[in-house]
Amino acid sequence: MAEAGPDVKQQQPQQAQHRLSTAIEQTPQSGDRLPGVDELVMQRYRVTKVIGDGGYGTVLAVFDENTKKSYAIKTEKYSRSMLHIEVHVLRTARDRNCKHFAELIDQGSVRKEYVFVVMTLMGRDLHKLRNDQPHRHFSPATAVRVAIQTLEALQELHSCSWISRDVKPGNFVIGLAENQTTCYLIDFGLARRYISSSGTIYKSRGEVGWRGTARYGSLQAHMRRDLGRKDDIESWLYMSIELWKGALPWRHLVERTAIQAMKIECRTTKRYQMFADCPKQYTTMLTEIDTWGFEDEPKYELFYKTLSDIARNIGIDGQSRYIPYDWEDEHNAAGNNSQSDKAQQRIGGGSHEPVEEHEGR
Ligand SMILES: Nc1ncnc2c1ncn2[C@@H]1O[C@H](COP(=O)(O)OP(=O)(O)OP(=O)(O)O)[C@@H](O)[C@H]1O
Repeated sequence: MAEAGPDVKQQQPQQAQHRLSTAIEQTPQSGDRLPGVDELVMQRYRVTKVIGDGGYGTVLAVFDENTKKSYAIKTEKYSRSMLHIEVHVLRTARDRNCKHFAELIDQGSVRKEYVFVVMTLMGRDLHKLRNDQPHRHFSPATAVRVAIQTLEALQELHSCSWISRDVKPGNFVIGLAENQTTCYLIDFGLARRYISSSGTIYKSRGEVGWRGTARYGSLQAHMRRDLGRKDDIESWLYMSIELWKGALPWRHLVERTAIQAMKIECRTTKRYQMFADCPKQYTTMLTEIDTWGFEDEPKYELFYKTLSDIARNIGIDGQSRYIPYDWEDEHNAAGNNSQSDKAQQRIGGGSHEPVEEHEGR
């Protein structure tokens, strides 16, 4: 962790003093590892579910026996952890009153074994929610509002001096209960500052290697070049098109070079295929993004206007009747994959699409 030393250090918990780090500090094991579930049960937090089990770490839903509140705990092995970035981003987002981020509750590390962050427990991610839909895409009314909210989340991240470099549906989650119509940006494992503390935008470092997830990567990412705010927005557009129509033309491709070639074709000969079944404004947004340079500030306001035009065209702007999001009225339990699993079974035990994993740590 950037601000936690090799031993456990509490970082000014925002709520009650948590005893998790004290509890796990006493564990006798040593070496780079993830904590056992029962270690987290020891004192205050009872693990209720393993939400995510990725290559670098684990996300757990826990119940705080003292406050009777649920939280998410993300843990990563010490040596490969990027959770210090997560802490920086969440702290800055909190200071700036950003609305599309989880609240940072607690964080720390245990010797050189593992690090952890305690944060707001959220609901399912947009990838799972899309897979739950009968045709694996959102209704226009949901897709356009999700596009607006996810763009707001990225604008907020950029206003905090960070870029994501891994914009994809799996990195946006919805809230629980009364927050289930708000989208939150999670996972800052590949995030990077694009601006110095004195306000100078860093120059492109040229070729730096692959960062991100192939399906949503920008053309710059495919060229293994340094990424800026525009690349987050290009990835956002690919994601928004997929959420609207259910698929991107390169969904079955695995090889990064083949995906790159298809993304280039989709700007020329296959442009019609790319933008069929989604609003014509999406093609103009891609044209606009392609004019931006590495250091340029994205034209967020122009895109909000474009998205509100789309919303008006489909009759959800200035509406007198509230249209629910596609997932509203469903049982929205945190980490509840049952709907998603059912949808996967319905289409034959899997999505038939390559699993999307990010790279570039
Ligand atoms: N605060 C949270 N509340 C509920 N679920 C969460 C929360 N944070 C993460 N998750 C879930 O855990 C999964 C993994 O989280 P995250 O993307 O942050 O970790 P990761 O190890 O970087 O995963 P990946 O390698 O798949 O990107 C997410 O898809 C999300 O469903």
